[in-house]
Amino acid sequence: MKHRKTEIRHAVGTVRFIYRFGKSLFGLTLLISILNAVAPLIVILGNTQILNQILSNRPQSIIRIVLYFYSAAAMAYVGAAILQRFLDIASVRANERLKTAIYEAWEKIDFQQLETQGYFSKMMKSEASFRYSGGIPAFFTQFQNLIQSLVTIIAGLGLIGWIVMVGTTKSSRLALIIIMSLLLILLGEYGLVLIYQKLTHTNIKLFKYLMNLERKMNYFLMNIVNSYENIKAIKMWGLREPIQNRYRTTWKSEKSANHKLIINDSLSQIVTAVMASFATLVLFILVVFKIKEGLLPIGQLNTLFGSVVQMTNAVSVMIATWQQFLRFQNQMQYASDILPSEKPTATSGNATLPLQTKNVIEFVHVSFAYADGPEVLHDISLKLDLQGATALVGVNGSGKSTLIKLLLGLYRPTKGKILFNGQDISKFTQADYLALFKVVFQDYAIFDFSIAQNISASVDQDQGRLRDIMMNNGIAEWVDRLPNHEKTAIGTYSQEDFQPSGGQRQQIAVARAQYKHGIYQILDEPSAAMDPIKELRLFSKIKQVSRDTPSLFITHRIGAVTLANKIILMRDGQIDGIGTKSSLLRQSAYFRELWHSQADMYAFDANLNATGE
Ligand SMILES: Nc1ncnc2c1ncn2[C@@H]1O[C@H](COP(=O)(O)OP(=O)(O)OP(=O)(O)O)[C@@H](O)[C@H]1O
Repeated sequence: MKHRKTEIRHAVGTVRFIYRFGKSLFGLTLLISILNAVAPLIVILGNTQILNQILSNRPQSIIRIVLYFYSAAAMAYVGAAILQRFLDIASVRANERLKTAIYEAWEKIDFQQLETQGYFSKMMKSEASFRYSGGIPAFFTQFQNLIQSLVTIIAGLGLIGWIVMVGTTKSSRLALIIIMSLLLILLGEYGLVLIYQKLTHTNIKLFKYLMNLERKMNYFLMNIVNSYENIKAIKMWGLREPIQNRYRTTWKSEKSANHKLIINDSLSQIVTAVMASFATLVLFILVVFKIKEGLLPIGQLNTLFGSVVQMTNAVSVMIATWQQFLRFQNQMQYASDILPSEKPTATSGNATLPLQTKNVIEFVHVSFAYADGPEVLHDISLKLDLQGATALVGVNGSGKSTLIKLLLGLYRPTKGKILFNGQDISKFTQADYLALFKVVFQDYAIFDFSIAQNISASVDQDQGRLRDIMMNNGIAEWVDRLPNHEKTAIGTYSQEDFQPSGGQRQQIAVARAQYKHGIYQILDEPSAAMDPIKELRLFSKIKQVSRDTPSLFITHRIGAVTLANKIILMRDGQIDGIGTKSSLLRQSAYFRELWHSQADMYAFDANLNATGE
């Protein structure tokens, strides 16, 4: 019973969820279902009347009966068919709304939640579930089946109840037989319902399991089959076997779970058929007995059989649909999990940005840990005047990128606060605050847009600004040699389009940051993929640009810090020192170690040349 209550609660939840996307469709479905359910019962009643007239030798009233009953049924059928077309069109439209909402959910999610709360995996699940479930049209087919079956069962029960009850008051023997028959039906049906419930329960479990497998398969599809880059890597490294190995088990499990599901579905249908046959048999004996006693006209046998046939169908449709409905609910759970996701973001207020000629960002005792992870930044207090060029250095994993993500308001500090010109950054809207920064992340992304769109991050471009930036960054040199120049499409999904080299991609990412209007430029290892000439040109450019647009850059090329007015040295999630190159070389043994490690490499190279090795 508790189980059934949960099922009903979930079903109500699904109805409420779908209601958000197609309110008017529910009324329409209700109307169609009632018309469809009632029409065949009208025909049955009409047939019974005709039979009774024939059997009692009164053929003259047959035409009148045909006229009344059949035209009423025809009107119901035609009405339902017309409304059905509207429902079909409207449910496809509602489905588009839901699909768009699922695809656009990522726009509303906070960066921190996206990265740390399994949100991506939920999005993948919801996308897979949406496709697997058949969406809103499938929901309304199921909903219609359920309502139609329910109305048929109620109306059928009414008719059967009437046939069963006729004459009960006239004979106590008959009343007793009826009570006994009903008890027998109840008892038999109860046993069958128990078996049926067990099957349903197993099916739901199987279905959840299948959903998980489906998600894995979806990941496979998105990351391997749909990614040209990955397919290239798989071929290059001969990774076919480990990949197939990994997914073969999933394929096999999916196949066997699907088999079990089909067998269980068939067993459920058999149980339903036995339920219906058993009830029909008992009722048939009862009605024949009544006809023999002269309590019912013989034509009522037609009503009994007609109603029972309709009801049997309705019960089996209802039971099968209920299972589908629960599965649908299960699938939509993922979508409904990600859709109402407008939770507060790291910078969620609406205060006006207190912009000044010289801006300052201050970290006040800031610590940070990724979700369920250890603390990676410890009690950082740092005043960052947004002026000139600042370098952020430290070994891998010392917390440089994390510090930048906090500075940008993409993550909330676990302790402490970050101030922009004295105001807590959580008071600003994320969009306003982020608009201040021109950022190149380490894992910059290049999309399958044109080069111009990749740089401007927009459909349209300011052509003058775009050309200047391409010239200043050495992009024009190779773009002008392409047949469509900056309009050339970049191929991330299609190998027919242009494939930029690693260094060219990084140039585009840097140009994207420069194209954006903002007050502070942040570059996380902007030259990692560039050749020495491009790298030198980039760092001189950063120095030059920093006069107007101050910059913060992370680099492992320790020589590049000579360009910076200020160097921030990070070590194990803490600030180890702040100063100029010469002050840090004097004060920090750790900085000296970093500096000399790279200088020694050049010396090593010089030694090799000298010895001719
Ligand atoms: N999304 C994440 N979830 C959990 N831990 C993370 C995440 N990103 C980084 N870390 C951890 O935080 C610590 C600092 O990483 P961070 O990327 O800030 O270092 P970094 O100094 O920028 O390193 P690198 O020079 O290699 O880019 C590392 O221990 C890293 O494993």
